Amino acid sequence: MYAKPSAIRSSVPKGNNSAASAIKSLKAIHQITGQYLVDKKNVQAADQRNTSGDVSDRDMEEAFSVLTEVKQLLASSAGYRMMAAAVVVPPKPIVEKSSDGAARPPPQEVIMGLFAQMSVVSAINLFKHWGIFDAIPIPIPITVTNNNGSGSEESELNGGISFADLAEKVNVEQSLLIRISKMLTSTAILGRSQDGLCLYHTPTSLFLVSTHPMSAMFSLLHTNIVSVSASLPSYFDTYGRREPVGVNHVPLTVHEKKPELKYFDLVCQDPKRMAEFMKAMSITHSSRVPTVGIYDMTLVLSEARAGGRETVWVDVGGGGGHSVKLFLREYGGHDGLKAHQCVVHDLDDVVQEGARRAGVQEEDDEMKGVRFLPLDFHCQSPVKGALIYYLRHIMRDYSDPVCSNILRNVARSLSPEARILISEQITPEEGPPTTSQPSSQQMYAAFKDFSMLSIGGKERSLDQWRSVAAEAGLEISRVYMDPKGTAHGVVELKLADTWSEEVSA
Ligand SMILES: C[S@@+](CC[C@H](N)C(=O)[O-])C[C@H]1O[C@@H](n2cnc3c(N)ncnc32)[C@H](O)[C@@H]1O
Repeated sequence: MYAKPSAIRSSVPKGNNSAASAIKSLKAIHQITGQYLVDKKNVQAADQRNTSGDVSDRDMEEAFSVLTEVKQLLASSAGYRMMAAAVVVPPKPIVEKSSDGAARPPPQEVIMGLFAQMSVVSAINLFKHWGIFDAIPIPIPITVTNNNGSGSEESELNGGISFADLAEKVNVEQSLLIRISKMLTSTAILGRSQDGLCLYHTPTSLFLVSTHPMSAMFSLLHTNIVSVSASLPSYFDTYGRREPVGVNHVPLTVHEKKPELKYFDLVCQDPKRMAEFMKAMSITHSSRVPTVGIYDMTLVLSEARAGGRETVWVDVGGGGGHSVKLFLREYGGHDGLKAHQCVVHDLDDVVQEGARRAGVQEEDDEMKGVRFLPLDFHCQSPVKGALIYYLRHIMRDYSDPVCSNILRNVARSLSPEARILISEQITPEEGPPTTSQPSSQQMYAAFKDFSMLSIGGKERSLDQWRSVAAEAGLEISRVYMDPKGTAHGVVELKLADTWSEEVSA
């Protein structure tokens, strides 16, 4: 049974600062109107009125009058916009049974669906370009204390903006804005009010606001995958139907008409692009792609405690020092790894920026003492004498011969007890092809590999790791998989018995 609208009317708050209570009233009214519609349908279908929970026409009239009252109240406190948010229900695909009895959409749906997904990506890209995600007000969490003082409740004002205001704010024709927004409201990436007049953020779209690192990651992937995709056929027509092997003349640099440049040189040339790249990288340290908690740090910690080595941990291509920071946080402290025992190597511009940020932004001093040193790993070797040479998300940017060359350069700094750690995806060997449901895990692994193709890189299976290591005079000593079951792992390498400076030359 639902509360009577008259009872709800008496609980509608009168003050401007009671938006959350008013929202509660509005929710209750929505339940009544929802039930009313169900009842009406039942009546039309089988004349089954007067079942329990029915809402009478009079109740309904009163509900609408309360609704108007609450809406007026909320409009005056800007809270109305929250409750006007629509609940978007994504369309259900038409489903057929395949020969093995499993449910799957018909082929034409599968193919059309791919373009529908692609159109979502295009719409997001355009909205990012127009600054739409930044222009939609962000929901503000508010805490409401109960009247009886028994506690408090978190509620949210959904922000939101009318299409008319938004069109003016971002200088886009309103009808065009509405058309494109449908790609995102129909997929629940943005929310739309029931009256269709307003646009709202959802938890997903908040990740696309320009200050969020995911927004930078979106742009990076859009450039590297979507922009390049149209020129892939001509790339392979020109360069041959084989994997790119060099550091330059990769699909992205060819697409951008700077084939002689390496991908990272292209990024470094443009400070805005560089900043966005660094921001995007900060999000690659996540539960899906963990950094700490995989490698057994026992030996590292005992070396750090013993204090005999000037350098224990070297992060090769360590960017702004994100990984070192995480390791110091997890394994640092009095008895653990010290900042001054760590080195971050990267390109000159990057380490300068990393060092500046470590100096300027680390209020808790956790990175103070970390040495940021320039290195070009294609032609130089890192500092000598460390126990660990850590390469996270480096190898995947390059072809097999380039990887082996980088590893060989690192190996030249290795003592027999030292180890190289490659922290990357260890692509699971593909299982038997499925005739029914596609495997999302295999699809994700394939997507990551495909996305690296544009810059001439690739993801690797354990066999492929073994082979690039062997080419560099190294061998796998241990493999650590993420205990949480992701495809991310750490491949530990040591000098092979056969390794010698001559072999590595
Ligand atoms: C994909 S990012 C990985 C960054 C970091 N290891 C992480 O996991 O977040 C690749 C890094 O390699 C660096 N890099 C690219 N070319 C390099 C080179 N020739 N020598 C040293 N570092 C390089 C880039 O600047 C960037 O920081």
